[in-house]
Amino acid sequence: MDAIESDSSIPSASVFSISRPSSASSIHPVDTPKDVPAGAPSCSLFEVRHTPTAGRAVFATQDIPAGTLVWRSDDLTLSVLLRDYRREVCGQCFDYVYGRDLDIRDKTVGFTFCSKACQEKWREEKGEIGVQAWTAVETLVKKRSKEDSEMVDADLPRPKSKEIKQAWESVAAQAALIRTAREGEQMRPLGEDDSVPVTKQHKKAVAKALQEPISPDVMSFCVSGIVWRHRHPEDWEKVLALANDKTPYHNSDDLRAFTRTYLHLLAILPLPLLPLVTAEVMFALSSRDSHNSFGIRSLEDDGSEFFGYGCWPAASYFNHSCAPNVEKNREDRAWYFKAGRDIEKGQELCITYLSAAERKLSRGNRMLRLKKYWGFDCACERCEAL
Ligand SMILES: C[S@@+](CC[C@H](N)C(=O)[O-])C[C@H]1O[C@@H](n2cnc3c(N)ncnc32)[C@H](O)[C@@H]1O
Repeated sequence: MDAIESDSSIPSASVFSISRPSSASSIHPVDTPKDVPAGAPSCSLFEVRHTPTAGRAVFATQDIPAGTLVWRSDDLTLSVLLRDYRREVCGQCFDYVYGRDLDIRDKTVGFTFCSKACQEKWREEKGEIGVQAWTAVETLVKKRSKEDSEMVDADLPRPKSKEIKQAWESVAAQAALIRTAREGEQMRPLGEDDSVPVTKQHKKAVAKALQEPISPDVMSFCVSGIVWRHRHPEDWEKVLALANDKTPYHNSDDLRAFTRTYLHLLAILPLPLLPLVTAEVMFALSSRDSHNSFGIRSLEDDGSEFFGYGCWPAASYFNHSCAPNVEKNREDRAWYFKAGRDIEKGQELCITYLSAAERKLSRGNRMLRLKKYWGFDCACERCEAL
């Protein structure tokens, strides 16, 4: 089987909005990391430091007046637009006009765009291999009805590391057969062909994988990450540097959706991407996405429509508080972080990981959500004050 990271855990697409500020003014002693992590935000207004209980966090290095723009993140890595919103939300800038279908439909790749410019930009960013990859996915998804429900029951238990490891090991032999079958497609000069001969067994492994139920949104998550990594190999360490969730799958069905998707992608993606289609890469994407992705929501109605999610590494260093001192707002593909009130030198800069609706919940319910989806006990000033 493909080896899994030694700390082993695999992926789960986060379908929950980000935001969860920690205590707005930290009373904890903090240490400035000796090495600033790759991809961490850097600015004269703040610095990233370690905290005793909340990992790394962002602290003001000077007084910051209310309204100051403290950070802008346009470092989007992978992103997922749920299939249900693909006709209404621009694949490039995430523009959305109250549910109206957008004009430019690119059927080969399964995205719509608000303008020709966005369509061109999208294709340019994905590159030729990326466009081929999305075309292959769209062809497979269209051929099949959506057999898998992607709505996961959040009350089922999250698979632990052992179950995750076993699940990935259980598909390793089939993955190896599919890889060999695909590598057999490669043309090599006579005399230099040392590839393993492709037999019926290899072909059967491909056919069997393609008969398995598909999970289109899980597939989008994986393809988005793999294509991004292919295009930006030098930025991979920015993703690896993010907080790591070792048990990122919502439940056993979610885990199985990822292992099946792994086999699907081995069977259909363009050959140059196959070296990146590994259990390690698939797991790394999920384990970093899980506690770091931001929800991509409508800009009106308090963000009531949830279109998908994406990972902006630099933005992921801000901790959560239920009484945040930094407001985050999305414009197209970038997040803007603005001081919501005057912030004193030394205070922690916090955003909220809760959606507008979740912010209105009682302390107990907010804490439950943060624990369940973000894995921590909130001790922010709003929660502590009660
Ligand atoms: C988006 S990351 C924030 C950066 C993270 N602290 C790091 O070291 O990379 C979210 C994770 O940070 C931690 N975190 C964020 N806010 C927190 C808080 N108020 N209290 C405790 N942990 C918090 C949790 O582990 C959470 O899953």
